[in-house]
Amino acid sequence: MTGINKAACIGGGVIGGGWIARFLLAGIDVDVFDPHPEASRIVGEVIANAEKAYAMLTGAPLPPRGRLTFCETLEEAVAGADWIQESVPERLDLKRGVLNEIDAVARPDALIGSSTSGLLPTDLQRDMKHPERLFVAHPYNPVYLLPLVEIVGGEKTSAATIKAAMERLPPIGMKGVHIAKEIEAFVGDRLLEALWREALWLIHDDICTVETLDDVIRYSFGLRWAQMGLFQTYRIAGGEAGMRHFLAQFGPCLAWPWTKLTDVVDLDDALIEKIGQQSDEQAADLSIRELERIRDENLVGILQALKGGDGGKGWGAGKLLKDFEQSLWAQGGGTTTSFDPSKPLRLVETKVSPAWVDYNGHMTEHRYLQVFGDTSDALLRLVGVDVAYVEAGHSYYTVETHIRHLGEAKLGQAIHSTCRILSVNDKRLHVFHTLHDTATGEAIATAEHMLLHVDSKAGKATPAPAVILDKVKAIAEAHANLVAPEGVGRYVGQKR
Ligand SMILES: NC(=O)C1=CN([C@@H]2O[C@H](COP(=O)(O)OP(=O)(O)OC[C@H]3O[C@@H](n4cnc5c(N)ncnc54)[C@H](O)[C@@H]3O)[C@@H](O)[C@H]2O)C=CC1
Ligand SMILES: C[N+](C)(C)CC(=O)CC(=O)[O-]
Repeated sequence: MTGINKAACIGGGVIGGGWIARFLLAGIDVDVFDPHPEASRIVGEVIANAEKAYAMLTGAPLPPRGRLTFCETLEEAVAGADWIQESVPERLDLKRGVLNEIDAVARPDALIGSSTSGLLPTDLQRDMKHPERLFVAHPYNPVYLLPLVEIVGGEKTSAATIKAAMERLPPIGMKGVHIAKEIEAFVGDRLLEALWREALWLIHDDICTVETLDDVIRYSFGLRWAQMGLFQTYRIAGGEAGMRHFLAQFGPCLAWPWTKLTDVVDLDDALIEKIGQQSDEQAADLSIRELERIRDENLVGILQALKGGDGGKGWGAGKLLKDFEQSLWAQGGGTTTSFDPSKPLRLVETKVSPAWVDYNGHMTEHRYLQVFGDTSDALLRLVGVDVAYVEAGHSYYTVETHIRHLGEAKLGQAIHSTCRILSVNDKRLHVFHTLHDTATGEAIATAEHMLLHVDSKAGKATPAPAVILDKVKAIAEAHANLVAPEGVGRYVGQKR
């Protein structure tokens, strides 16, 4: 499904570990070579972070996790791999050596990506026997959550390699951007370096502390950048006349200039100590692992917000997430699972995401409806109401809902839902869902819904076809033998 059956990761540090997690969670087997004595622990911690983040990021059915193997040699790891990702330290001689080794043992049609942050692919591929399959695939940390990969070819990289690399990224939830000309540091790190240089001067010259500088970014343009980048943001800042007016008004300022960008700050011991101390104060007692957790939760929240952007169509990285989820549903969601008729159907497994928690410190009201809605969707897919069925013009719409809140769901808590079909006829489908704490099995909430089968083009109820109805009825008949769920038919204000 992803076009990658087996990936090899050479180097399993911060970035290699992120690639490994990205591949594994997309269902791809990964063979790793990293001589570091603690490589498997380090990679294991990155995978654990990634799994926590994905559990909060999406309710879509992820494929079964790929198989992870640590290999004794590079040759063993690379054997049979379709995509080989090099993520060793940023030194040209080291990378060249490793890439030449990969080149000697890789399958002839394998794609070889380098995670380099700034080295030229032409320099990396210089001594390779098959340089046409080498390209830069520059990701962003954490690779398992940030979707961008800059794809850069060298003088000897073939167009077919670039095309194949670009095509393999969306199925693993990533977005490739092809950088037209190779240049040191590509696009992203050029921009980051400009900001970084200026930031170091501001600290050096005591204009502000590292904390103030970070606040300036995260309370203002950092929020804008995540959703519209630079040019589209400035287009809006030009008012109704847009970009041309913006350039006319602020273009001349570039000559003043407001920057020390072309000077390189001397990172002497005093400056390193000053930044180190201010950074320690800023972090207070938070460890790197705690900061990673906070970062991941925030990124999940931002991605989810963007998924609802542009009136629910999704925007930027959120649109990418939405499309990725659609493909996951199409692959995994439509499969008919066998079910035990003596029990309610167990349909949605998830964890309480940071974006779901309110000021009371627990899952907020409308997220209950979201999970119950996902439960109805999972039931519908089980009986054949899948993406193709809906696109062909029919669906079920929910027309009535009653939710009861019986307990609390806290941040990160594992929860799952079960479904009972109470009754069904050719148009109506009456269901009762329960949300459980997965650790204890206790009910946290229940929801009773009435759904109608509709002709979505005509916008009115219509009988469901036998191909759907027969499946629903089979489940309903099995569920009729169960004891009626507690709370069925309740209404607000009813005496208990
Ligand atoms: N850290 C970051 O924010 C980013 C780094 N990158 C790039 O990713 C690459 C890796 O950087 P990091 O993961 O940060 O470094 P790192 O130091 O965390 O990891 C490098 C890993 O490579 C392993 N290694 C060293 N020699 C090796 C060899 N001969 N064969 C196999 N493994 C070997 C090391 O044991 C280590 O685990 C660099 O090219 C860097 O520029 C790209 C994007 C972001
Ligand atoms: C610092 N860095 C140059 C290694 C950063 C990157 O390459 C990308 C990122 O994740 O910021």
